[in-house]
Amino acid sequence: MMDRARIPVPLPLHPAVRPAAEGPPAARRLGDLPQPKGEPVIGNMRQLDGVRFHRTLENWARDLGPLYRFTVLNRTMVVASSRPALTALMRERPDLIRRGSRTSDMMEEAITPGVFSAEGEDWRQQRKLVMRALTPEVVHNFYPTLVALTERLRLRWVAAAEAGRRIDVLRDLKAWTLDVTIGLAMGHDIDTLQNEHNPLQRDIETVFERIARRLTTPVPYWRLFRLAVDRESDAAAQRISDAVAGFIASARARIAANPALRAKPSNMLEALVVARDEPGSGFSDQAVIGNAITMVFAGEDTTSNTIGWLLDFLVRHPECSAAVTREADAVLGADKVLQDYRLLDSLPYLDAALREGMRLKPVAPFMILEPVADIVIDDTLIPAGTPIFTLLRHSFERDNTLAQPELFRPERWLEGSETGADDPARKLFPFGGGPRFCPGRYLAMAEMKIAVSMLARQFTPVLDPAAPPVEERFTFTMTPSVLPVLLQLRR
Ligand code: HEM
Repeated sequence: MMDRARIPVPLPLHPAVRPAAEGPPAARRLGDLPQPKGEPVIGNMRQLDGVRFHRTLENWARDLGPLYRFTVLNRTMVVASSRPALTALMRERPDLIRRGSRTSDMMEEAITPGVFSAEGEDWRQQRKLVMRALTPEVVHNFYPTLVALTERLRLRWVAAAEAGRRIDVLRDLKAWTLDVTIGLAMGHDIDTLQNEHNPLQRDIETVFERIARRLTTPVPYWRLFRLAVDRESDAAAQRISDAVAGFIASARARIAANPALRAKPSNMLEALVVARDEPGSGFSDQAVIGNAITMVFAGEDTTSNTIGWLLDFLVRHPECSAAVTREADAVLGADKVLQDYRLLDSLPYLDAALREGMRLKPVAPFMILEPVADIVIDDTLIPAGTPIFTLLRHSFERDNTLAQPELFRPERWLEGSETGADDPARKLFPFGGGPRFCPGRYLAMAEMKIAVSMLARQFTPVLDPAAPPVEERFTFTMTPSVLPVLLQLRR
């Protein structure tokens, strides 16, 4: 029999991304790339307004094409948006390409390091640990808790609707995703849904806000001196770390009291602790703390804002909202919350609506990557260390095979509706791509489906006519400025 490992893998003739050391010299250099007009020394800095940062990069891409540069204080950054280049850049991690070092440094300066900011061999190890904690099996074991937390959200909304109180849907979704993530990640119910002043939630928000602000601050002053806000964020991060260390101690105590949990951990922290305690695992408690915190940061706003954006579409497209409701009624039957996780796969319309919502309003419209060595993108030499902004959303706008791509039409993702559903040009990147693809995708989809099907089963979401226009705000994720959604109880 032939040794499969020896079969040569054919390389594409013109790879979109390659190490500069392999192949002919690049035809163009960084300085040859088009650039938006800027000012002396500060370059394009003043054009890059914080919350509209992503929009500015996308608008420039429409004028300047799929590869351009901009400068801030004499530092050159590259912006890429061709789909082949983005796919290749994401695929070449972690050896040739890494996460933007500025993003990683800021995460590590603000919270205990975890898989999101790790690189190279360290990342490979941590990724294995995290994957063990986010398997469908761990999520299934956690499902009864997810049902209970969703029931709590339902009861809160029913009570508010019956009392004629206005429901702050986005706030509640955020609190609910935080409760879910802490429940799954740490095995604790902190109930931020009912308790609006939970100190742990306040601390998480403080640190989150600091990271988002630092990301769009051109000069990293906090490395030289700490302002009061930075000291506050440091203290909050320390309290979060201490709380997580306490959660780890109780996870260990639970496992010691019930060794069956080793084979069937009931939450992520137990799975992490079991993996860490295996002989020769090479993981420290610090890695468990860092990754438990990373899950909370990576899983909260991403999921709640994605649901928020979908609701914004549904209230503007009542026919789509009605289709989500019909499906939820049929699948949930007499239940108000989906009780059986196996039925999560029986909601094709909701699945398509989520996909369509994430195509138009992804919470990560771009990602910052960085070459570890000199690379060539298409025919341009990009020196090692140059930040590359990959425009994930715009890449789809630039190159897709959809009819009327500007419209919200979930039907386009249903089998047999538009031709070529498996066409690679229809592949979206809401969860990133390549080996660093979001490991929380399965959990996130489960959360979004259980929440939206519960909402549709019991409420009709309607557009709030008094709400101001919704704007995209880039904080760490892309957030709607308001959510103009009113929930009316179905009778
Ligand atoms: C709708 C919800 C979510 C969206 C849209 C989302 C999106 C993303 C994206 C775009 C990335 C970067 C991927 C890349 O570098 O290629 C990412 C990474 C990550 N996500 Fe998610 N995410 C969501 C929910 C979650 C949840 C619920 C968790 C866990 C509880 C999670 C955990 C992570 C982690 C740990 C990483 C870092 C992976 C690594 O660097 O290897 N995410 N996510």
